[in-house]
Amino acid sequence: MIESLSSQAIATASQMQAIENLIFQAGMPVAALMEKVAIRITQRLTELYPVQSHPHVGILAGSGHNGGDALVVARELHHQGRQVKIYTPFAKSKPLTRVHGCYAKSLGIPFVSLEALPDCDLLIDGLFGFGLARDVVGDVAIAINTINNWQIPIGSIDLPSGIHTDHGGVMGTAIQATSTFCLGLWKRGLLTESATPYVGNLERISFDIPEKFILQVLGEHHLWRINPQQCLLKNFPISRSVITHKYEIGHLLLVVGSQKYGGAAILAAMGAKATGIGMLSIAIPNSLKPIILAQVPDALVIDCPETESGEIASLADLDLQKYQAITCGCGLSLDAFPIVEQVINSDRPLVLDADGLNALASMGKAQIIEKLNQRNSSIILTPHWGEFCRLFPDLREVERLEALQTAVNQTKATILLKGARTAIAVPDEAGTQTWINPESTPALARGGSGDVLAGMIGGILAQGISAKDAAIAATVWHSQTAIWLAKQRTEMGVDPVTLAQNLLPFLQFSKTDK
Ligand SMILES: NC(=O)C1=CN([C@@H]2O[C@H](COP(=O)(O)OP(=O)(O)OC[C@H]3O[C@@H](n4cnc5c(N)ncnc54)[C@H](O)[C@@H]3O)[C@@H](O)[C@H]2O)[C@@H](O)CC1
Ligand SMILES: Nc1ncnc2c1ncn2[C@@H]1O[C@H](COP(=O)(O)OP(=O)(O)O)[C@@H](O)[C@H]1O
Ligand SMILES: [K+]
Repeated sequence: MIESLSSQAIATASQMQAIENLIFQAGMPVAALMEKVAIRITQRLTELYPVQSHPHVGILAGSGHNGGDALVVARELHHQGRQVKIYTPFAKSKPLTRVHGCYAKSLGIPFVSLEALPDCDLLIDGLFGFGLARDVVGDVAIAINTINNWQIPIGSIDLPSGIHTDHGGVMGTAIQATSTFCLGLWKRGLLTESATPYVGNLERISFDIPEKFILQVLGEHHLWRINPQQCLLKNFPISRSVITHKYEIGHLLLVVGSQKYGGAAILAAMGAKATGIGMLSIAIPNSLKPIILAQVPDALVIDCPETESGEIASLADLDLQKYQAITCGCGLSLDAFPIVEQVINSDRPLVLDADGLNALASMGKAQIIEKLNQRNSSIILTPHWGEFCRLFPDLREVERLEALQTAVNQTKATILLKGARTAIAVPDEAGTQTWINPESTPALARGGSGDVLAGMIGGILAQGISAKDAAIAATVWHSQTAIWLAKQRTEMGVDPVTLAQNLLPFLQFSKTDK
């Protein structure tokens, strides 16, 4: 229980500091905590970078307790028989950091200039942690930029130095870490898009924070890191009764496609099919019928009247009530506004993607808020940042996660903000709850990946799973399948068709390869 709270909660610098203060006030000596943390970092470093292959280690030590942690690590690596050197660009340090520096010196560990470090096999970055207060400038900035050019593996303690703990922005410059060992709770900034190119392989080093202190500081907590492996185990395969029938497993309606964007309809259908949905209906402009049937023979194709330019002209007298969920928007084109409005006005659980979002955006923010608040069943919006800004232009300049949470507070919709660090925010009585997907791959950055995802979410939603769980589970399944495929086929090989075809083989692999 303690581990599950601390392994998922995401904290800001001030929250982390408040938790540490509670630990210290309760009697844990500061020096003892530093020792414990640094020993655990050393253990992990030893597993990842064994003495034999990494005998020469350079330690970058700052003036605060991040530097103190690094100096304890320096001492331990020295005792393992490694050749350790310490570089510190600061004349003054906090008292505990200073005494660790003195002890390291007494052991004969040399304090060196930057020029002495390029022959190291490994660098440990303890310049700044969550105490970074302003932009990095001067000699430290020059040192960071120089080190980044060396191609030596760098292990950053707590955060890559220069990354802002809360918003993840680069404060002047920042270390480009190979591995980041985040201490205690996940820091908010580490899970942002802006920090992602600097963080490398991110892992957490626990130091057994008592749950009561986490609860005291985080209270009604709102920001969580998804655990992808737990999420897959919890949600898949979606179970079904042995005496079930097809209409009990969910009937999804896709309102998708136009002559211009016919493929999006097929990709969404492929994503939906992979979820094991009982019935799949696809409303498309009637000229697309032969091609859709050829690709998705198991779907019920509803050929709708078509405009001259090849869009769905109307859903005619389609009874939306018979569907457990609707995914609307993939490849619909921009002229499909009346269709989108009709679907939003229904009381069906709804996924709105791509041109569905563009149609919604054309209503203007006040009407968007009114329309979405009026709905009495769940709606999931799946914008990337560009679509998000079209929907909420007043939030364009606001930091990504904050903008997302504001939009969810205003609309009461579930919003899945796509990107390298997809975040899913859900309205809740206690405020907005936000989950961040911590693992993905740039292999997904190609046209059509999002159509597959929209179909998957609809398929899961139609099977009676909540909007929150459907959005999170689909996001994780989509990105983990892409990671798995990129390992086999390189990042070039994860086209959306291959991705959709491998959703089920990946689940099979993830269940058996444990
Ligand atoms: N107390 C402990 O024993 C523990 C320490 N931890 C470590 O302590 C760190 C936080 O320590 P601190 O609060 O001392 O802060 P940091 O070590 O992150 O750095 C702050 C120091 O750098 C200076 N500074 C800030 N911005 C600067 C800039 N742009 N240029 C130059 N100097 C700048 C500050 O004046 C301060 O002296 C954590 O990140 C973590 O590594 C904890 O994780 C675990 C428990
Ligand atoms: N750099 C990246 N790293 C990880 N995932 C990415 C990256 N870029 C895009 N993605 C993912 O790829 C998908 C792209 O969806 P979207 O932008 O809607 O494309 P399309 O509309 O062409 O299908 C989203 O799930 C998004 O999170
Ligand atoms: K650091």
